[in-house]
Amino acid sequence: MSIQTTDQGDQSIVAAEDSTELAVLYGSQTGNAEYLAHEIQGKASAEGHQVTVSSLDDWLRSGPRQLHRLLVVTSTHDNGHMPDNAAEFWDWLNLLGPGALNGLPYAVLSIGDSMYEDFCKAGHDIDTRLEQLGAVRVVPSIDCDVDFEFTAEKWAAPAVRELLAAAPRPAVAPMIHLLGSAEPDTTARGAERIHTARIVASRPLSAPGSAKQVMHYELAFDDGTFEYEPGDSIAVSIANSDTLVNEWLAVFDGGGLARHHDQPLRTLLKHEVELRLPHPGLIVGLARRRPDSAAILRIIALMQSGDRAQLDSWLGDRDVLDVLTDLDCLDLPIEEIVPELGRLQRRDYSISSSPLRDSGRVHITVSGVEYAGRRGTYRGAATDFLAERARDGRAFQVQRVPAHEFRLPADAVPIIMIGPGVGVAPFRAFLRHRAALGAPGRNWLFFGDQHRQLDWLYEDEFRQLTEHGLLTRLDVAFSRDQEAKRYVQHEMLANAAEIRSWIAAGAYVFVCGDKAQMAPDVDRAMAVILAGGDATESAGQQALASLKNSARYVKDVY
Ligand SMILES: Cc1cc2nc3c(=O)[nH]c(=O)nc-3n(C[C@H](O)[C@H](O)[C@H](O)COP(=O)(O)O)c2cc1C
Repeated sequence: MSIQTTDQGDQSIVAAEDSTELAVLYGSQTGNAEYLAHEIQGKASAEGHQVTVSSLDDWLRSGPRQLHRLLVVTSTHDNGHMPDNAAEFWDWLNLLGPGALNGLPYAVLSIGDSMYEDFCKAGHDIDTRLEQLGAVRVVPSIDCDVDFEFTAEKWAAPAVRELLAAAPRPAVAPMIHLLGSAEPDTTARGAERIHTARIVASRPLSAPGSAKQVMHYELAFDDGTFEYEPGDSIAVSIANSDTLVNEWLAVFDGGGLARHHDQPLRTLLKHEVELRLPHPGLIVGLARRRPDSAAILRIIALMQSGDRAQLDSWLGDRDVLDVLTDLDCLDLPIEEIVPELGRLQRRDYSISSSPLRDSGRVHITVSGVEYAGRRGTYRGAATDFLAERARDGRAFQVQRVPAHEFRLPADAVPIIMIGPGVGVAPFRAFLRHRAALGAPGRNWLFFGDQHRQLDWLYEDEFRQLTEHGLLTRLDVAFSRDQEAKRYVQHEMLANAAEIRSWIAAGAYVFVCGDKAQMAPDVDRAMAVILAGGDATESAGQQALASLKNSARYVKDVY
């Protein structure tokens, strides 16, 4: 997709009729900012205002729109970067010329985690850029930490009041033309090209009996080469399974003939909306349609309590259809439900191959999602999609997702890689690449999973690399093979002195995999290791921060 902006100042073309008083646009990776945005919109709408809500990128992609007043709610991810659904909006802001948003009243609510050096950076960047473009900040922007609920709520009511009281940006706007196919998934991320891929080889990596179903897939490309570097990911445009789409059509349109706007409902359900994972915005949307429903209000109260764990436990084994069923919303017309559904997102996978070693093919390492749901066994949309494409060989669209800092350093520099589970994927790429280059740098891999016999992904390959001397050290931790749980951080701590000596020799440290538990545990272990025997914990934190600031402690966690 290319973005073309024509700012014509006061002579701008007037965009289509748009009665929106306030646009609440969010950037959100895991749903927190999205939830807050829906909350803010819900409250303002209840007071009778015309308020729209969408992700920053969806707003941008939705074609020419005017912005009269803007409230941005965004999180920060990937160590200071925009959430995925704000990245194109950010690119667009940077394309605009000076004064392009003159007079636009705006406010920015940032959420983040003060444990990160780049606390709330995405929000700060957007705030600064909006100001540079001539937009007018109506209230001071706010940064909210992990306990964002209360602070955000206190800030939001007056912010919305001030925004609505401000003179709207006149009904002229820089026109935005998004050029590209109407297909839902063909929109490019940045300037990356869309490729057509097929799965040409696949094999299970976890053994029968494992709690996980990890697959190795190899992709070939119909349209020439797919250029990438180790550390990059690949975004796969997925579709919902026919089985799931048929379940929806059985409920909302027996014959499958209904249309939503101009397209058949079947197409929309298949390609555009998330049907498996319910998102907080769905509940807020349903509450708007059914303000008196006790069942919905109970879940809203759960969301407002800020207890994400409780909300997750309610959502637990429910998919979107289960949520609609359990909240008595199956009688709502499908036209009212569709706008509340999340957009079916492309799925990003770390590439586990090397462009030097695996000519023309891209390997990915995918952990399948399968669980007992309310209507039988549920599989994640991407799990189903990839398994189906591996069977039928049909083509699908993919795009490169370039890494920011997650890149191999110079050939002679030692690297320490911490990648339990499928977090090992980019490290397989690193090692294959270094092997192909004959890079002299030392390599140390920490791998972990549940059981040695069932879950040691790519065991043969890593053993071979060790025998050939490319993998200088391989340390593994299998958590459930003994009484006391043992994880990668325990292996790291057991090798503290050696890790310190590698770092003193200039080693880069990479961490990939689970963000919820593994990454914080590894952070803590690393701080202890860096602190050394007698130094204080805060000295360790400082050493870790300085390693990170020099881009020598790099994470890709999800
Ligand atoms: C991988 C990852 C990287 C993050 N990086 C940052 C960061 O650099 N700065 C920050 O303030 N918060 C960071 N956070 C914290 C998130 O911004 C925070 O969890 C926020 O509540 C997520 O909101 P969301 O669900 O809307 O994406 C990071 C979180 C994750 C998981």
